[in-house]
Amino acid sequence: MNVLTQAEANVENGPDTGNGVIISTRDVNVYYGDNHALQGVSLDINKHQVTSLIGPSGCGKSTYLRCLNRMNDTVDSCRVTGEILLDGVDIYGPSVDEVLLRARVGMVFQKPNPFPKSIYDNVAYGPRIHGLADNKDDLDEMVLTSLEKAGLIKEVQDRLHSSGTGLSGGQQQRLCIARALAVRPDIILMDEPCSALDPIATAKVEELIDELKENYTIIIVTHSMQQAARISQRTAFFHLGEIVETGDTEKLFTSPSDKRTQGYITGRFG
Ligand SMILES: Nc1ncnc2c1ncn2[C@@H]1O[C@H](COP(=O)(O)OP(=O)(O)OP(=O)(O)O)[C@@H](O)[C@H]1O
Repeated sequence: MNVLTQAEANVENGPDTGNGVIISTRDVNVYYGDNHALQGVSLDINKHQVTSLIGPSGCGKSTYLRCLNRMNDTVDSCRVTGEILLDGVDIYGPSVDEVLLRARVGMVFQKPNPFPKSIYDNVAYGPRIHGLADNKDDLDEMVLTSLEKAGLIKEVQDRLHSSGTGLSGGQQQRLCIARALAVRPDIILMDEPCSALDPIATAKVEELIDELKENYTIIIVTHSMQQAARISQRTAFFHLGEIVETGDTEKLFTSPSDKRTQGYITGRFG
């Protein structure tokens, strides 16, 4: 099944609830002009787990994340080589529609970025542009379900038609998560989603991530090793554009195999 028909199937059936590898990347290289930012990265991402990407600033974590839904295509100087398979289909293949790919592989950014629209319209945006709702009742249901899944419904049910930008930072970030969920993704990419949030809002987003992994695959870039340890089952440590070590999160933090990982997690560099 190709990426498009799988995305269509998900619209009908919801995300796959099986286990195993959902994304397989092999020998991925990314260049921004002459800057060889990612060098021969190979990594498998397991379904319905949280995978953390950690490493010092500039090591390529966000670059890797942005390869997974072809966000790097929007950067003129950027060139990607290697193989990135989503359920066995090359996402850089000629038949892949990037818009459908980005619905299936949603993204949440560092800074909450709701549209300057109502809470309702923020969440309804994706279903509207993808033509997912048959009528107004359908759309209402999608909006409410997504807000519920994002743990926001109780806080906003009385003000669905107020502006999304009027919410607190943590609420805005959960609104952005609801917006991503509304187009029924399988995978959610999160690029430091808590770095602009206070500890209470961070705890809520972390709880949410833990719940979401039942139905979604989550890949998160984080600078917080405590956060990686709290929420992820697998962790990949990046350094100078390469993956140094990947493994079970607990093992990676308690007995890393590589001395560079050891140095980073004990705060000796980074
Ligand atoms: N849009 C871009 N144009 C040119 N170079 C870029 C671009 N984005 C990233 N780079 C370069 O690619 C390399 C990796 O950057 P990237 O943002 O992926 O690292 P990171 O590990 O996510 O860093 P941080 O933790 O600071 O966010 C860096 O040398 C960076 O300058």
